[in-house]
Amino acid sequence: MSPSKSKPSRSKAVSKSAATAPKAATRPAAASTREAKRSTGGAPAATERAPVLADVRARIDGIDRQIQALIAERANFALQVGKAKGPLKAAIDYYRPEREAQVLRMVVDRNDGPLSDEVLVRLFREIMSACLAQQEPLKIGYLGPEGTFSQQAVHKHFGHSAHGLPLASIEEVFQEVAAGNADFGVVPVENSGQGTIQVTLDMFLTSPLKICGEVELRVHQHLMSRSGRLEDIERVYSHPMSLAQCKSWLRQNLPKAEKVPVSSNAEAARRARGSDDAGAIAGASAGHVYGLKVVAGPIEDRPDNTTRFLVIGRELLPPCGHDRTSLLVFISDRPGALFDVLSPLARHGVSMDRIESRPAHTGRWQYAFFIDVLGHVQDDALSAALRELEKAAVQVKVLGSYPVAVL
Ligand SMILES: O=C(O)C(=O)C[C@]1(C(=O)O)C=C[C@@H](O)C=C1
Repeated sequence: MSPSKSKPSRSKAVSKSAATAPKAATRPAAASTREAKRSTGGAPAATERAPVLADVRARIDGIDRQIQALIAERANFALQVGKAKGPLKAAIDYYRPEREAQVLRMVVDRNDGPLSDEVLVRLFREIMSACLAQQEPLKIGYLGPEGTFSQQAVHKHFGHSAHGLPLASIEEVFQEVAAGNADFGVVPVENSGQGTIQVTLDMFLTSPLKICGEVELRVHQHLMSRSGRLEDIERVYSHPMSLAQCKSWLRQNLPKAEKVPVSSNAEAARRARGSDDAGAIAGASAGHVYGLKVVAGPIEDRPDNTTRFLVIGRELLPPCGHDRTSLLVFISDRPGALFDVLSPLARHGVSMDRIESRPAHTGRWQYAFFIDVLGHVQDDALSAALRELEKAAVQVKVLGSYPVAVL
């Protein structure tokens, strides 16, 4: 769904510390071990390796001191930014998702390895999360209990310094955010193999909430149980979507086991904890929470299995420069109505990357269209297209303009 990431103009500049690091610190450990082996006729000489190790560790200690000092300096600046924003009250007043997306894009653009973009984005996300939590941690509602993929999505998007609120259903996540008991909510909206999570889309038909972000999560399923033995399992609990994601694996490996759909993967893990002949399909983190052993995993049929989540909040966001907008468009029941709604987008060069219809709940055979386009409602092209689109539709709701997921 999201456009493929491109890094055309990667700067090749070498950072100051890397450029000035002495040979001992930059030389790969494997290379020095190989040399040691050669000079001793095969076996690495213990006496030659020890000083190199100590030397490299001393360099690492020095770098850690610098990193720590810089993180503290950054945290102080983040506090100053907080003061510059004026006398604000709650964590949500300090949170700037559009700025966070810009920071993470710069991290990706600067990255020349050896760590992957994913790893660096995770580290910087945690730094920003901790900087923001100095004021007060954000409260994020998600489909619980603890250990769900939704909780992983919360951590991926808000970092571990945010405070997660496990809730019983997607509807409850919407309610708690609308009531102000959670600052934001994280809800699943589609899976790469299984398609749309319809309850989430349907909530937007009546909810006043806005979309403030998206999170893409690679979903790895594991079969887990109390004993960790495949032969003990006669029953497998999981969310219906996870059972569907592992259908072929289950057919091949547990054809006779009963498949029991439950409300969430974490709930499946909680149930499997109760008996020796039960297993759960869930993420590994649910297994940790409920003390299960991994029987097999990853077991999803498609290796690129990814779920997209939406971040829901109460306000529209300003642009970050790399945004997506979600629209809900109600059209009349007449020939050509959908064409009339889509053609302004094409005329103004707005790129549409998703369209999905749902019964509008306003009358029989009336449909609402969920349309995702690239750009922000404040962009010239999109705002011009929207003005024309509004004339062609019965009603248009801007669900949100929000940063495209960085990774
Ligand atoms: O730049 C800001 O507005 C900040 O508050 C700083 C900072 C950061 O750590 O970079 C912290 C929290 C915001 O959500 C965005 C960015």
